[in-house]
Amino acid sequence: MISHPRIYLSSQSPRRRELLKQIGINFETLLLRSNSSRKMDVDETPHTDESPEVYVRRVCQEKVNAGWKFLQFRNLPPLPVLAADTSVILDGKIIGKPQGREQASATLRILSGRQHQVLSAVAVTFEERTEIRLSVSTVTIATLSEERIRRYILTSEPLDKAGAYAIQGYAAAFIQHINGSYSGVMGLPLFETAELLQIFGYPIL
Ligand SMILES: Cc1cn([C@H]2C[C@H](O)[C@@H](COP(=O)(O)OP(=O)(O)OP(=O)(O)O)O2)c(=O)[nH]c1=O
Repeated sequence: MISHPRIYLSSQSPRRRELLKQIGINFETLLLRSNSSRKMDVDETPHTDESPEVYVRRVCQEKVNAGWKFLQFRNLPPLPVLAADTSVILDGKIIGKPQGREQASATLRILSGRQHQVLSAVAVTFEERTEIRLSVSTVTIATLSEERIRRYILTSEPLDKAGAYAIQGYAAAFIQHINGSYSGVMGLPLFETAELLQIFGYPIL
């Protein structure tokens, strides 16, 4: 049995925790949005004319930087910090997380019967070095009737999710096709994550 070194996961997302566990990573979660550290949180508003790719990389970079600063702020032992960001892109535009049920329904109507992209960036930082990777997936959503959208909204699953759906949840029933990374669509591309951790000397299966 290898004794695994630890890393920090700078994320609130339960999906990211689940995915890191899946590949056997020993980590501790940094909760930057806890009441005591809210000021270290990252503003996820896109800049004017920022392309989706530049946006996702920038936000991911900011999340990992905030995690690293948090370590110093709390005097925690320095270990690599990992962060990620996921965005849903339709016709070159970022579709954010829905603000309530109305917006979630509207998003699902736009995605219905079409292909869109999911961009997931992952970054690791340690001391002076940061490495970042981007995973791009194309997802096809089946044509959704109003009734199906209504029933899906009632599950509340779409509410805190980029693009108003979760591939790992009920939405799996209407995702017709995916070309890319399932874990990337879910929020943390595991191939790229393993690649980065290896670069930082973490033993990967
Ligand atoms: C498309 C899609 C998104 N999502 C989720 C993953 C992400 O958590 C979220 C995208 O928002 P993010 O801003 O990437 O992440 P987050 O705010 O949840 O967590 P943190 O910044 O603290 O790491 O949408 C799914 O769970 N399944 C999906 O199929």
